[in-house]
Amino acid sequence: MSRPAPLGAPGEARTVLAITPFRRLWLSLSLSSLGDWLSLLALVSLAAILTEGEETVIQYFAVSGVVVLKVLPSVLLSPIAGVLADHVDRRLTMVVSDVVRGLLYISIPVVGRLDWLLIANFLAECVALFWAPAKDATVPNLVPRHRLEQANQLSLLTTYGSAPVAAALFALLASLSTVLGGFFPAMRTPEADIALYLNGVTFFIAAAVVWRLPIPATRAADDPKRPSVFRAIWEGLRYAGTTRLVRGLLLGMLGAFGAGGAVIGVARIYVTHLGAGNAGFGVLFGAVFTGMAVGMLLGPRVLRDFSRRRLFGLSLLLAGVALLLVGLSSDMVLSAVLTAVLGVGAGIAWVIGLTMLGQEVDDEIRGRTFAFLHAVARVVLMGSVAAAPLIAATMGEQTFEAGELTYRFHGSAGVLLIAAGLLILVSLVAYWQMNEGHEMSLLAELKAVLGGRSAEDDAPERPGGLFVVLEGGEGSGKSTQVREIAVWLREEGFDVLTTREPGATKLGMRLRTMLLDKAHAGMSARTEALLYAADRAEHVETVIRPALERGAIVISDRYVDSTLAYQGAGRELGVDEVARLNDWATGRLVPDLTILLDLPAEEGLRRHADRPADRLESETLEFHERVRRGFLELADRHPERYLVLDAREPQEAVTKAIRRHLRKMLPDPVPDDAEAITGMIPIIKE
Ligand SMILES: Nc1ncnc2c1ncn2[C@@H]1O[C@H](COP(=O)(O)OP(=O)(O)OP(=O)(O)O)[C@@H](O)[C@H]1O
Ligand SMILES: Cc1cn([C@H]2C[C@H](O)[C@@H](COP(=O)(O)O)O2)c(=O)[nH]c1=O
Repeated sequence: MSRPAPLGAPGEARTVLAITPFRRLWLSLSLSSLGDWLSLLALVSLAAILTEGEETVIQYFAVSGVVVLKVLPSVLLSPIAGVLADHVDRRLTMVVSDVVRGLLYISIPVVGRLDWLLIANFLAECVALFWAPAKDATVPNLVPRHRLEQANQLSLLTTYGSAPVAAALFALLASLSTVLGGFFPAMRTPEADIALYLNGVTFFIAAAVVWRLPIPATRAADDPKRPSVFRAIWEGLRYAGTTRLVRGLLLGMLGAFGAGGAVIGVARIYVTHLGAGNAGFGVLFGAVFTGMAVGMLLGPRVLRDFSRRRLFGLSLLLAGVALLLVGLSSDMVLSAVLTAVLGVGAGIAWVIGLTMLGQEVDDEIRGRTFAFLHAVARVVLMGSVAAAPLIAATMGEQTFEAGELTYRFHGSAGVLLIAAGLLILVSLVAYWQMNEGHEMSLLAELKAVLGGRSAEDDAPERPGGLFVVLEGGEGSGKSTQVREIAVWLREEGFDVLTTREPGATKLGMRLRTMLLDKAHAGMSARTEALLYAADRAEHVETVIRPALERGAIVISDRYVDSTLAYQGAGRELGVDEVARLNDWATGRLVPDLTILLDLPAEEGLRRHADRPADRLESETLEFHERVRRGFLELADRHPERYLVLDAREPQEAVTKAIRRHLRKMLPDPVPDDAEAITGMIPIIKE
């Protein structure tokens, strides 16, 4: 197979869209999103028409009311929807949801009454709650783990990118109905009606597309011992609350929603205060979505070697600071630019947050976790959309004078400042939650990422094969898992080569003896790094590359990341320097998948207590702990190729987790689309 494209590599969107099932899901998502935005605009327009002639504040509350009504169903139903996503056939859930939503939206102009408009809108949102977690939980089933971030980027791009398209379409419909109405009075149909019909049709098309998707059956549904619905919800909530990483992610994403809601609630009043009307409102609307699209596409690409955990908190901070400046600005152009920057920060955080959740949360409870996010996000959004105009109205307008200077402060700007303060606070807490114990300082990492080229840049394309590496500290179970996985893959009919470092070649055997012999206790750290690199150069040249070239699956017990952890972090030679040496030694051959078996150093050393320790094993516990942290940091920097497993789990459970993950990278089972997948991973089956 071709080596996984580094994030942001040219053509990456094409690559993930080459996976036919994902491409179809993406198409259906795009249509549904376009329909959602169209319906929002249509309903907001109707609300404005119905309150025409009333006071401005009442008009704004009517518009906020539509948004509140749209998010209200999630308060009660979202967690249940998530459990269904995990227990009921996801394809069926999505198809039924799309058809019902289509019918509901079409019924609004057919019935033509305000009360039905409100009821149908509410019911459509209830149904949408079942669709969203089913879709989110399906994406990781359709694309390999290392393509998940790209897939999420594309999904988010259409979710938010369809907003300006819907706005343009709505404006076009409005002009068309005015022109046609001039000639044929019977065609003076309000544009909102046409938009709602169109919306219904987009949902029907989306249902037809999803119906043909080869989505794997939901395993939990087959499990006779599956927990009750309420227990499952409780587990989802508990998981969200107890894992540091997930807690940080959810907190950050919800903080962004809260701030976003406040902005929606006061934006229209705010632009009036700046002297701009509907046009200014449109500019801010466009700026935030354009910024988000840029952030989602370019953020992870520009900083592709930067720790995702750090990037998440920092991009939220950027959004918070930009919002703070918007609140202080009294110039429309400056506000639009700052709003775009705000969008960039929010876009980066959102794509990283969704991707990390998809990677960190187990398939069985992924639906519940996403549903939890959707539920709380909607509640937070609803709360802040509703509260923001109230707070703004309470603050009123104040004028501050200092000598010649006059500063006019408006309640809407005050709300933006409060929202910015909260967002900055949330970003700092999320950063702290997700980044405890980093080996490398933030400044050093920024310098390395912005200043130098990454180890994976410009790597020559490697034809065929799949390169899998098992990494971890002493006694973590690497050799055991290499054996187990090789047996399974051979039984499946694959051409498999198992190998290890150091010592897989004739020359390497001698180097291994030199390296591990306790007689060489005083060996210099640089000599040690060079000897491991020499063993690796021989290994790659004579064993790994030839096997990959013939299309085999190569499973290696240790590779480059061992030297980065042992010599780079353990011996403190510096990860980047050791990486440069190994780039040269290997010709930049990077594994497709690195499985890190993570284990407390003490426990790993205890597992080997019955055999004499070699030179490296005899190192201090602090050394082995540095090695462990070094591995974890590497996994954090390269989430696209890492699978981190808890090696304290029973051996069979670890094997099962590896098999489950590898299964997704292999061609079977996607019968209809095998050619699309094998186009990416042409592993030769004998
Ligand atoms: N998940 C597990 N739980 C408990 N013991 C395990 C587990 N996996 C492997 N072991 C045992 O731990 C010991 C070390 O396993 P193994 O040799 O596979 O580790 P390793 O990572 O290759 O070690 P090293 O790199 O130090 O040679 C063996 O006795 C093995 O049976
Ligand atoms: C590849 C590699 C290995 N090491 C260390 C890690 C272990 O202590 C030994 C290898 O022995 P094992 O059979 O895997 O236990 O060498 C290292 O320090 N640097 C490396 O690059």
